[in-house]
Amino acid sequence: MSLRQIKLNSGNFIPSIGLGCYDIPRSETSNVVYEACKVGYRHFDTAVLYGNEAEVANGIVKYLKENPKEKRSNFFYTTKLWNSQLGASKTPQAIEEIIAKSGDLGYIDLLLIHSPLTGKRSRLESYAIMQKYVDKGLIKNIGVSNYGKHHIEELLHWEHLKYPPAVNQIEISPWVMRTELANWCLSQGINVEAYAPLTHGYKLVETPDSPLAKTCKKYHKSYAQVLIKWSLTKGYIPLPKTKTIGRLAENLTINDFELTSEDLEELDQPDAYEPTDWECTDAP
Ligand SMILES: NC(=O)C1=CN([C@@H]2O[C@H](COP(=O)(O)OP(=O)(O)OC[C@H]3O[C@@H](n4cnc5c(N)ncnc54)[C@H](OP(=O)(O)O)[C@@H]3O)[C@@H](O)[C@H]2O)C=CC1
Ligand SMILES: O=C1Nc2ccccc2C1=O
Repeated sequence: MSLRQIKLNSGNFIPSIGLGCYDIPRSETSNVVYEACKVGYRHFDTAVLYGNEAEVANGIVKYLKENPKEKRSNFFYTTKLWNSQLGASKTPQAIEEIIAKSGDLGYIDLLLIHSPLTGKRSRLESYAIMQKYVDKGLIKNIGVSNYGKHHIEELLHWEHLKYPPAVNQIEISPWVMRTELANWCLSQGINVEAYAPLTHGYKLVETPDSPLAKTCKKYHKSYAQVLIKWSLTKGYIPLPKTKTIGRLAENLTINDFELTSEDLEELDQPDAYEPTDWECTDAP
């Protein structure tokens, strides 16, 4: 299974689906990531918060070592600075630790500010330092997560902006569509990564008469496959998580059907607002 590549505003490419690595137990992470590489995953999403960065990197490195014809440049490793690491006094050491944990990967493909919650000053101080690491070649792309339009505008209007955010990673599924924010990001050339595209599992339970169930039946696809396809069809980069090796391939098997505009109309829940965890796009 090969994944489409999406061009970022940095000129670099990102595989269209990433494996979400939140909540994969640390002891299982290297193996899940290694098995994911075997079935075609080339993009991995972790964070300082998840406590498994080194294990994610190790899984990729193990696969690369066993497959010398595969290039490091075809793999995409994302991690995120946690709130407590923002600000001029904390971010340099935090980034050094992040780079150390990436081990033999040698560089970070994408570093995000995990949330805007810490306020304007520390957001911009950290972004300035992230830009310096892009100049050093140790981070290839930088971006943000859980940012609302006003947070991104703050960056776009900032006099020291050198590298606009390549992505905004936000929660998106049919039950938390954020159409206006997502379309605005795309209109600014900022790609949208959809986190919790499988609703953290909450909507994966059997609901025989639901629009999701009907669409799955129509295409002989699973709930997870239709939700991942929904996200891709909207133009987003979904980050489905599974720690179950038997589900990895299923979640990439989405190239053998297309959702029509009628299907999307059925699946869309524009009036729903059901985030699975935190909400910070509206933070000051
Ligand atoms: N920037 C941010 O603030 C946030 C970022 N994220 C990112 O997004 C990723 C995905 O979000 P997350 O909350 O983990 O949840 P997801 O929406 O990806 O859902 C994961 C759940 O779906 C289950 N699942 C996966 N595939 C299948 C399948 N084929 N059939 C049945 N069940 C399945 C998983 O079970 P199992 O694992 O047991 O197989 C797990 O319970 C995170 O891992 C993280 O990388 C998420 C939240 C916030
Ligand atoms: O994946 C994540 N799950 C979360 C739950 C709460 C706060 C942040 C996150 C993540 O980044």
